[in-house]
Amino acid sequence: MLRVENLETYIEQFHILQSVTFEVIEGTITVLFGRNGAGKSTTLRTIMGFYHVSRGGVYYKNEKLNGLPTHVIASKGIGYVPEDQGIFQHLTVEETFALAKKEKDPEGEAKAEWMLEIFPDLKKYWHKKSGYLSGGQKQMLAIARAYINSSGLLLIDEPSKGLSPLMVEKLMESIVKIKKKTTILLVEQNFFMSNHIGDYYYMMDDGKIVHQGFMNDLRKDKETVRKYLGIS
Ligand SMILES: Nc1ncnc2c1ncn2[C@@H]1O[C@H](COP(=O)(O)OP(=O)(O)OP(=O)(O)O)[C@@H](O)[C@H]1O
Repeated sequence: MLRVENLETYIEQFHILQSVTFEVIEGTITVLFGRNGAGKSTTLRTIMGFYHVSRGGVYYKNEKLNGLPTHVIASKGIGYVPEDQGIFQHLTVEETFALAKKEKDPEGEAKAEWMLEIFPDLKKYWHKKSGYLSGGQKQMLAIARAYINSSGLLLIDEPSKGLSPLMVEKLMESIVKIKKKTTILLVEQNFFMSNHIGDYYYMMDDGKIVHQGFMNDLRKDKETVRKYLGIS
């Protein structure tokens, strides 16, 4: 569904992504692991067109995305949840949902309803301004907004960041439910909290993909986890 081929990205004079290649198969959750500064967020931001691609390509359903502006890339059906969630603090949950619904999407209402089933907290705080939600609730809102606005692929950048283990567990369970209706590329450095939800993984280190395979195999490969994520 999504193919990234030999991607090279510079930020100013710094060569950040170095020949990054991976794919995300339809109907799966693929997790991009790596420690701080490995290049995970830069990869998602490059896919979304925030950074210029110096070499290589990004293909979604076999259509080349690089070179297109971000709003056109998003309009292809790709939902993006940035690391800082990017929600509008002064809008209520209801207003955020309304903004996410595309006028011409006949499924918009059904998608919104489904998100409220998955994240009942959002229904509870329907009239609350997003800025007053807890960290976990903000993350739920960011995921719901991206899902409503998309139609096939969700890119989620480190949803576990700054949340309690209990909240992360709840979020990961929700992400598994969402997988029934969309393909997911998840960026994480928290192996313990995310390894049980992925089908495939790619490991990034210093701007390169250094390891890849089935998540089931990584769970048994303590040496790789220790080497690249610093835990055993
Ligand atoms: N705007 C920027 N200007 C200069 N360097 C940047 C910029 N954004 C990222 N970098 C550098 O690019 C590298 C990759 O950063 P990136 O944010 O993609 O890593 P990451 O794997 O997502 O890590 P984290 O989990 O800490 O966000 C880092 O060395 C970082 O310092």
